[in-house]
Amino acid sequence: MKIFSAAQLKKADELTIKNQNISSTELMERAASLVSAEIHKRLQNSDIAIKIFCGVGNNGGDGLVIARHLIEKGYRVKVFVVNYSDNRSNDFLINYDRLKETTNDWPEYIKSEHDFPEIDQNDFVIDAIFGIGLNRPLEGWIAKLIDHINNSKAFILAIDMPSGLFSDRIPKKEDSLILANFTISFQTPKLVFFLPQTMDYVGDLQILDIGLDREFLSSEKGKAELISKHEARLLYKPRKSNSHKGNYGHALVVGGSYGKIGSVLLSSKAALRTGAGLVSTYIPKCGYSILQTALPEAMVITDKNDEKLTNIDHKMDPSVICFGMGAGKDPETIEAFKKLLQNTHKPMLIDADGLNMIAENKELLKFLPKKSVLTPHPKELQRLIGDWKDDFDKIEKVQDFTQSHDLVLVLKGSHTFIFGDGHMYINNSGNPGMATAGSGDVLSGIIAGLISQQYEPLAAAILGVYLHGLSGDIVAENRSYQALISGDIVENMGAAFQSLFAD
Ligand SMILES: NC(=O)C1=CN([C@@H]2O[C@H](COP(=O)(O)OP(=O)(O)OC[C@H]3O[C@@H](n4cnc5c(N)ncnc54)[C@H](OP(=O)(O)O)[C@@H]3O)[C@@H](O)[C@H]2O)[C@@H](O)CC1
Ligand SMILES: [K+]
Repeated sequence: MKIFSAAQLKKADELTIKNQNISSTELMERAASLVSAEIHKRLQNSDIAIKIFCGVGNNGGDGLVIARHLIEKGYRVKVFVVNYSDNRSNDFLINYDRLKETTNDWPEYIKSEHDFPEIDQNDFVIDAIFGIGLNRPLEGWIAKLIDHINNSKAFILAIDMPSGLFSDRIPKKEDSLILANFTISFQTPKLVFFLPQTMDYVGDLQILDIGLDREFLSSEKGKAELISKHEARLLYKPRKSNSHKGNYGHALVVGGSYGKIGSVLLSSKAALRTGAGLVSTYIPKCGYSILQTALPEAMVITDKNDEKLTNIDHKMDPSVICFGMGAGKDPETIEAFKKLLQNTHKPMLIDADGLNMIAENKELLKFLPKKSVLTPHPKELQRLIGDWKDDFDKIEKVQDFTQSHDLVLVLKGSHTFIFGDGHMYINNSGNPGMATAGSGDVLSGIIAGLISQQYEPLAAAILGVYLHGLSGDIVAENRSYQALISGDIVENMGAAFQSLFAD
């Protein structure tokens, strides 16, 4: 699903009105009716007190329509108009009159702190104050009202966006914004719903298809693409019945040091479970018995050194090399890595200590084969590209970095971001249980396993990240977040592939 900016959504809005020959009031009615239907589905005529805070723009207009529908269904609704301006939108005014016709009553106006209503923690609050039209931080009594709503501890449903959250920049620490439990957003999610600095304000997220112009939605380039099952499925390449292991490539997994052989084991196993035809593992001698015993399906080559990598002399023609897990940063290992880079021309996957070696020896960057996949977590990224001001600045810096070196970059996080070919993809699978030792090693093996099967590195990164999260979700369902360990993600790759095609 594409992610659009506020300006693009406004354009989609205008085109929809023109091409579907409807009024903006009808579009608002359509969008807000879908929201009230969702609320009704969940509340099931409950007697809960619903308090709807409406701004005086179109987000407020949505709130008034939702109020009218819920009142018609018999809910106990109280509407408050947050009168931040005398400049009310046309559709706000139309729906203000319609609400009055339904209730024969005027909503309460909030014009200062004296008008703040009491909010009980058992109330159900709907935030329809500001949406994508917010263009400056909230001030004065409006900011205080937001704090008042948050402090009530009531359940908060935000319409389109939590009020106070900008669609295109990070709020300052002192800014007031709604901390929603649930956000129902129109047509496409907004980028800030997935950024580490702002995602917590959104709560659970539901996107409603309000039927905006199809032609625009499919032809317009998004700011990013959200990867869910539908998008991941499109990347999957089925296997031919008439094939042999040679068709699925040979992944060479290089890494490990004394006490860290487990990382290479996890990556190698993940590459096999993802479908690589052959996997060879290149490790220090101390890992030989461990690997051969724990993973008889892999071939093992050892360095002449017992405890670290000193010379990666593999004498093979692997389809992909996956480097760095548990490798340490010994000067001899760095030298060996440099030689490996100079002798490799196919895209590689670089993780963990491989990334740290590059961060500390930037001259290595020029030897990286084009389209290689780097898989940093935020700390590793910071070592690679330096500091950033905020999440938007980070995205810009990563785009510059990946484009200037022609790389694919997987930035791991609650929502993993994938950058490549000038585009940005946001993964929508996975869960907090996956923040556990070895989870990244498994991801490296999965992506390498896909590249070995001739997936383009960018497609391998996107699909790999999605499958990794999906497998983690399957584990968490059966085992809880706490008990999930990385080996479980590998073991459930089969279930993840099956689930990719199950609805
Ligand atoms: N696009 C679509 O497809 C559809 C959109 N729909 C809905 O419309 C919503 C967007 O509505 P909107 O454009 O009227 O903006 P909204 O967020 O209500 O803000 C209103 C005004 O507030 C002002 N303002 C800004 N910052 C401020 C501040 N700090 N303090 C005080 N005032 C401030 C600013 O006006 P200004 O003061 O700058 O003149 C701004 O114009 C969208 O989120 C969705 O809910 C659906 O109905 C149907 C389909
Ligand atoms: K809102």
